[in-house]
Amino acid sequence: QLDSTFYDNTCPNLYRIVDRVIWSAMLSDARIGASLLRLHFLDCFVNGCDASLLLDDSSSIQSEKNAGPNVDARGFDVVDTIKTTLEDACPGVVSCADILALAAHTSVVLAGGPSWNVLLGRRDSTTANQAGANTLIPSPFEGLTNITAKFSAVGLNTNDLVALSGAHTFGRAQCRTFSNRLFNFSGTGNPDQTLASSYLAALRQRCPQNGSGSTLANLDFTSPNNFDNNYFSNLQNNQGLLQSDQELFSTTGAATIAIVNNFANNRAAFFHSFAVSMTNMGNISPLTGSSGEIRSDCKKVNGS
Ligand code: HEM
Ligand SMILES: [Ca+2]
Repeated sequence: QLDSTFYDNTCPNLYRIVDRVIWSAMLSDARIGASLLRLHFLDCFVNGCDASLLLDDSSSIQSEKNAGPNVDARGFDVVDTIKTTLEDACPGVVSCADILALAAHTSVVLAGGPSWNVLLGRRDSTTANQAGANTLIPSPFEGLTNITAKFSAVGLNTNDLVALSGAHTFGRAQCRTFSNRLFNFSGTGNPDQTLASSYLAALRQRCPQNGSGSTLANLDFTSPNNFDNNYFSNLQNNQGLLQSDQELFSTTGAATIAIVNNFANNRAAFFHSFAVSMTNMGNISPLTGSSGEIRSDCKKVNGS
């Protein structure tokens, strides 16, 4: 029951405002679009797309921001800037959950990716689910079977999994999220066999043993800031960064392989599927009608 025209009368400048804030943040931070897209994903997988992710710790809230998968998420300051600008233009109208959906869309478009009709009308939660964030969000170290199950738990299928993983066409990951592949993979004493040797050498240089786990690497080394389909040709070349990326192509017999090949060969097919799957993800159990509230500060429940 979400609707792309939801704010047409109540906040006609919505898109202009969101676009302007993100565009201006990009001038000093090429990574910000990727970070904002990731926030929408981290939100939607826990209690649906309800901005539960954005609530800070308080006497009644155990923040999802402090859950393992979320501790290094970034872009919250830009979400706050969008919110305060919108509160000036159309007070009390636009939900924080919809801001995350809109920011994800604008970020993809500004990086050269597809556009789609963003469905709107979500409302904001009054609770957070830190334990849920620790268990429901896929980890880069778990196998394809587990990750597929976590997508399925929120109503997303294998096509959605491969298409949405294509978000790793831009942005960065810290060494600690993939260094398990570089030296002693799963106790073998050898690196992950599905890592191309030249790429392995480059990653070992960037993330040496005993180096800092927080050093950043590009998720797509061929075009780190562009939203394109190189992510999928990287997988074909054994140049996926995360274990969970490479498994989409390297798991024997997996249904994901044919989808990776299709997206690698056909950018339009990837863009179309990505748009469809973003809509699917954005539809995960939204609060609508009189459920939840429109927060006036994305970090706090109203009246607290
Ligand atoms: C399939 C399961 C997924 C796993 C295991 C996964 C895991 C990760 C990890 C470990 C990072 C690096 C985090 C860090 O080092 O701080 C990352 C970054 C990122 N993820 Fe995912 N992710 C998944 C799905 C998704 C989805 C569905 C989206 C969005 C549609 C997404 C968008 C991003 C983006 C854009 C970044 C870069 C963020 C930045 O540069 O700030 N990921 N992901
Ligand atoms: Ca949520």
